[in-house]
Amino acid sequence: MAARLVRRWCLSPLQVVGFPVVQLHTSRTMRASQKDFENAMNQVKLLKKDPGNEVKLKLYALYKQATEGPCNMPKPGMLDFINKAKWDAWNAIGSLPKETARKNYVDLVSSLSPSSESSGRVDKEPGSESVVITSEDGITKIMLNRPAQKNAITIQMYQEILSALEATSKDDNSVITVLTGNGDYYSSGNDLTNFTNLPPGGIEEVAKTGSILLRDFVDCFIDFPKPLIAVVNGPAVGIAVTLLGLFDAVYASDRATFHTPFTQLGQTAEGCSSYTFPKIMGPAKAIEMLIFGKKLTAHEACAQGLVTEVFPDSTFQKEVWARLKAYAKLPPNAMRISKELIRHNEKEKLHAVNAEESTALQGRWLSEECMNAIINFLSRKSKL
Ligand SMILES: CCCCCCCCCC/C=C/CC(=O)SCCNC(=O)CCNC(=O)[C@H](O)C(C)(C)COP(=O)(O)OP(=O)(O)OC[C@H]1O[C@@H](n2cnc3c(N)ncnc32)[C@H](O)[C@@H]1OP(=O)(O)O
Repeated sequence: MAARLVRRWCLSPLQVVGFPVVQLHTSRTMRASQKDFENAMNQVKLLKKDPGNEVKLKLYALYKQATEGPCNMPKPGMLDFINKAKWDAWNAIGSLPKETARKNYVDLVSSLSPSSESSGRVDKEPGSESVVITSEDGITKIMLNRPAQKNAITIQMYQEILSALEATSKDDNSVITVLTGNGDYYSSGNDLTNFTNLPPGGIEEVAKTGSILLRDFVDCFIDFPKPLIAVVNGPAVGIAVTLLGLFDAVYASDRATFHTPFTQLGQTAEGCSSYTFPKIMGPAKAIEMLIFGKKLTAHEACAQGLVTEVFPDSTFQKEVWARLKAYAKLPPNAMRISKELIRHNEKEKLHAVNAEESTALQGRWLSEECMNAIINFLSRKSKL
């Protein structure tokens, strides 16, 4: 099921906001600027790096203006949030002449297309994977590797992490497993553009498949049989925070923060946090985080029991990895059996909580509150 979901979700990043897929005209009577325009449309399809939704909306708007003139479509309804964002972008251009729009489109594309970008090669460069999995000294390290996007988790990354956990749970050479982030963030949580790739079944289908993926993903953490450690190298948001309640140890840099702004996003708790957080820190503190979105410092999170230990950022990597190397030399079977003893009474409950939270979120994702929050983020009207 999981693999099927991913195949369904794995679309080019350029499709995120319904990137205009255009037919090239070949008329010999075209003027030079029309040719430049067509070349630019071609270059867009060859971009290796996702330019981001803001730029894609600008490109969409300029393309429409250049080809059709000022926005002439009825305004889409509030719930049709992708088309509304596109309509807003096009409408905002007003009465810009077609020629100017065409030139602006060409200029914008050329600013995105250094010569290496437009070569048409699509091979992945080493280290360019969004999730990097390495194994050394009995430690399997799963590193989120989208530093420019603050390690926001895409659909494909959920699947890759899930597959890595399944594989390492069966690998006799792997004693402990670590989740960490590359760059200044641990993770900014769910990639909000996950919501923007609407399949033919529309937002209802997105919400349904998203809910199944979330449930499968969190189930994998609940069932993970060996010591699972989070090395929280920087700020953590959303699902990157809630999952910590399912880890066996959480080591944090003193630069890390812990933030679950679910209500602000029109969403609700996931990762079993509606159960684990009140248990870990008591209902009063859990409610401040999960309902009111209070952000904790690393030291506060440690005082609440969510973090095992905080280290100065300057020595964080050195100290933590030295400790983990020592832990990975401990007898693996004793650790596995102890984990089973500590965790097994809770598993059934956690699976039930996960199912409930995933169903609740399915409904939330269809709500106006949630859609507005995502539109605001994608159109850069809001940030956390
Ligand atoms: C219905 C479909 C469901 C899909 C399947 C999902 C299955 C599981 C769902 C589990 C649900 C989880 C809930 C959550 O995790 S809620 C938390 C969501 N995260 C956020 O709301 C964070 C949003 N980001 C921000 O507020 C800020 O970016 C920041 C993290 C505070 C950092 O701010 P800063 O000023 O330092 O940096 P920038 O904003 O300039 O960010 C740099 C670039 O990174 C992009 N970015 C960052 N975070 C995200 C994100 N979560 N999603 C998408 N993109 C993100 C940001 O846009 C910048 O990109 P740009 O350079 O192209 O502009």
